[in-house]
Amino acid sequence: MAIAIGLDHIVRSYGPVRAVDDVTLDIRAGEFFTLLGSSGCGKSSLLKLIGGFDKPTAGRVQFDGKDMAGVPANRRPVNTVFQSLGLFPHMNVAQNVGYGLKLRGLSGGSLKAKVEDALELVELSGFAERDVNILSGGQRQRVALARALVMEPGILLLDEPLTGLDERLRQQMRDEFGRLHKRTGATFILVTHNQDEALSLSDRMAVMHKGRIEQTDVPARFFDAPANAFVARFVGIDTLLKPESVAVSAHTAVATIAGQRVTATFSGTTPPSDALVAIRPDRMELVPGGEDAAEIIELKVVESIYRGLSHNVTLAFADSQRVVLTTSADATPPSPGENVRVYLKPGAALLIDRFGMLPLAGGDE
Ligand SMILES: Nc1ncnc2c1ncn2[C@@H]1O[C@H](COP(=O)(O)OP(=O)(O)OP(=O)(O)O)[C@@H](O)[C@H]1O
Repeated sequence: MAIAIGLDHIVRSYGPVRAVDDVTLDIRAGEFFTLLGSSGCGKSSLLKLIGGFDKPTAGRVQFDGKDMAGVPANRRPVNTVFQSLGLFPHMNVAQNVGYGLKLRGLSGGSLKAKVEDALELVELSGFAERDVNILSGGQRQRVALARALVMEPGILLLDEPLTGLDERLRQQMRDEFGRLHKRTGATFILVTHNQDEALSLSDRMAVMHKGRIEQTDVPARFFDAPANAFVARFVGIDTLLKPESVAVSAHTAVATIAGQRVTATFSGTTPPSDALVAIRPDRMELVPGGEDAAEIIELKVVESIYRGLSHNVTLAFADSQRVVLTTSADATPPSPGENVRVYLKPGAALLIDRFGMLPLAGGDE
């Protein structure tokens, strides 16, 4: 697949703050790519550099192999939907959507037809004459999206476009983005702090932390092989255990945690030197006594919390390190103080670098 955008050692400093810190990344033509990270990690700063709303302190942004230094935002083949939508309050829906095309010199029937097509795409046909001030939050988001799509950009930049919407609308709009991406064939670049959004929409995604990209991959790889503890926690693998010792052979390691042996996989040729054992919550299950002892560990129940469709059961090793697993809401959860047996399915335990678990000075850990 052709490279739509190449980022080459990009730095953006604001005084002493390195908002973007040496980012190198290729975004492929036609893919849905997400920059995922918590507040302040630098994802919006990076998006602004791609859109041409800001200049890098160092490094190069390339579109289709061409250097974009000196090319202003309005001359780049991108359109952006910002968190603050910036709709014109004195214009109706059609005027808002058609504004950019009008600037390009379109008018009359051809302008009207394009605006109608864009409104149909976001399921707002019949809303052309409405006042934008009386629309719902979701409808306003759709107008902003139609305004960007009508320009038929090869690249669409979406900066937290679902922030501020209620849960139902978020889901509706999220699905809409997925459909629009397929229908338009454009390159979509989404900035979000919401991992569900990122996982459900992205062909590939990058997890950012303090201006740097910690991992770029297809969504499933973040669970099969998270780059480090920070990334694992960010995608929802909360069980990160400190082993007493690790014995390595080929691509498998046997970690000992509070005297119990856990077989863990690791990516790369050698395991990280300062490693933690991450345990995937979806690959653990409670088993009755008497089952085959391989890959079964014994833990003590700390608490069970009812979650509607499931119970979250917190279990502890003898050294107090904790594991959380989920059981069906239909089953009676084990009681606090009880000893239980947990089967670790293949690939449940991963040996990963402990980066992100250290208390970093001034960090957001
Ligand atoms: N114009 C600016 N002047 C000074 N510092 C800035 C400026 N813009 C961003 N920063 C700083 O750069 C860092 C990254 O900010 P950025 O807005 O890119 O983060 P973000 O991940 O998009 O966060 P959020 O999700 O909260 O928008 C932050 O520490 C922020 O305070």
